Amino acid sequence: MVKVSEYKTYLALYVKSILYLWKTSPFNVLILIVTIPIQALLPSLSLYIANILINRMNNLSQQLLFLLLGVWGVAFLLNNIFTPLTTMIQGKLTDDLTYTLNCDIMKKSEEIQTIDYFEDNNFYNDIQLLSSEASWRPVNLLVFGTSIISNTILFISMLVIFASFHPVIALLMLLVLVPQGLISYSLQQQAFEVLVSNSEESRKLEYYSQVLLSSEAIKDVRLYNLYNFFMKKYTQSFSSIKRNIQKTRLKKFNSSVIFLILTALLSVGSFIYIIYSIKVGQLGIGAVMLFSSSIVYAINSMSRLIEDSSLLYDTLLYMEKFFKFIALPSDSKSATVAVPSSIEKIDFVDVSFKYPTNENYALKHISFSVNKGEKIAIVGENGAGKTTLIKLLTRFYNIEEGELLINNISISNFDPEKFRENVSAIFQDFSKFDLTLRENVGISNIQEINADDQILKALEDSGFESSLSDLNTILGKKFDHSRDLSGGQWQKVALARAFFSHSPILILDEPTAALDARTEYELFEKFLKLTEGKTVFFITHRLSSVRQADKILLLRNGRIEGFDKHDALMKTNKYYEELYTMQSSLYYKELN
Ligand SMILES: Nc1ncnc2c1ncn2[C@@H]1O[C@H](COP(=O)(O)OP(=O)(O)OP(=O)(O)O)[C@@H](O)[C@H]1O
Repeated sequence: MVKVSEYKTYLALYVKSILYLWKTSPFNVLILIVTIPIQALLPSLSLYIANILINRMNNLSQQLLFLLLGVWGVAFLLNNIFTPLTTMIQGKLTDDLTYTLNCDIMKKSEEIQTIDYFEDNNFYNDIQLLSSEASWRPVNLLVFGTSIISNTILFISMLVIFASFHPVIALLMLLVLVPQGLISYSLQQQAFEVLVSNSEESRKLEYYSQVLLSSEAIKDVRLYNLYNFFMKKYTQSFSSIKRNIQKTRLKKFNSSVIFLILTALLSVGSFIYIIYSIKVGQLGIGAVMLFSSSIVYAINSMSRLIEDSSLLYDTLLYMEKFFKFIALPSDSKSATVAVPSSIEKIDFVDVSFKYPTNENYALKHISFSVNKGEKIAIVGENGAGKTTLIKLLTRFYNIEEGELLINNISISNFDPEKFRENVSAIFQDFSKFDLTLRENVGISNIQEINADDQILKALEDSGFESSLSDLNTILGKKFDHSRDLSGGQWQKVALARAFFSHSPILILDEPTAALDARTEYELFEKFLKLTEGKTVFFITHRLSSVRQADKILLLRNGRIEGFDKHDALMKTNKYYEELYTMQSSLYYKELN
């Protein structure tokens, strides 16, 4: 059962949501605030007038008759006008609200500069839920939110009419509503919890259907004949979700039946009382019409109120997640120091790091220094911590143990966004945007995205060779007339991004893996020449390429195993020598 404190919480959430709505579009909200109560009171006004007309038809003065008919006509007209008017205003408000809500979600995700939140399972579930439902939740907030207000007013006005027959009738109606409302709320809460606890299952469901329908996995699905395999998984997930939801649906149905029987008994009892009162002359004949109409209004508004408030419950839980997300602290606020205009020195001082989702340390006691303009190769076996090191340098994670100093100032003092203006990184899984060739290169220096000459030069430097010479061509497979590239061509586009960037620190995290050894060697040679004066970090598994670096940072199981020039490491570092010798026979084969 839902506790009183929870009702308070949701009432507070409702008010907070209405205020958010007000902020979105005050004028439209104002129109609703005025029209909704008036519209909700119109039925009782019409019924009241009809009651007088029936009871006093023969002894009403001409003047009063016309006045009553006039008021009834105006009420009728207003009711007809208000319905399309509120629908239109709700539509406008929904558009504005959807836009503001989506913008706020995107803005907040931009403000969270580190990416560790995105690797937290709960956070990921929440943000998936928020963004996937942001297009239709606002409609519910409005439709159910306004419906609750108008049905509450309508129901209260009907209670007043009942009370005019006998206060006990009004009281009994209330006694039917309140327990039913409470039961309905708590069932809807269970249904929502089923949905949320299913969200992992729902994501699996979506994933299985995506695998079968998207182009990424199609080759493997065909090759290994995986249709039935994924279909089975899909059906299992679907059945598990359906079972859970069905249970709560059944409970809800059962409680609705009890509610309807109670209401029917109450209505018949009240009607008997009214007929008796008319017979003994206590009530006029109009009471039959007044009661029979108002009972229909009351039942309708009562069930709408219950139904819509329980549906609003879902939306309020959504809004709760939304407000929590919006309230997350933004990293940029912690920035206190301006980023230096020239980055002269980068120092890792006894840095240890583990991912929030992994209890093992990915990096342990890392200490090394790099001066401006140095070219540093980072090498090591799979899982040694190379990419993690780069993720710390790009401030995707906050460093809790040890320090990363930039010109002797801790990196945590800088606004991550401002600091990243100094860094251009091409990761192994660099983004292949379904944008034009120009944009795919130009995004690394967005201010000069239209400098076609420089973009063409960057493409030439990266060795991009293709029949594709038009920078306006959209890459990928998503859009009409777009063209997809080979793996190697995509890597060269990514490299062109690095060439085009003006950042003083460049990072290449194995973007050359799809290139053959000779091309990679030549490319690095060219890259190092063209980036003179810039500080460069490059990760590669091909040790032949690293001979060109000023220094090699050798990592093993998250620790530094060596940091020196190639020749020195060959002489003094057994592990490096082993790795190099093991690979060199393969390189010579590939290079010659
Ligand atoms: N997002 C993550 N969450 C949890 N653990 C991670 C994450 N990324 C990497 N790790 C773990 O951290 C360790 C170092 O990974 P990292 O990606 O830095 O290695 P790497 O040297 O770049 O490997 P590779 O050569 O395969 O790219 C690994 O044990 C890996 O499992």
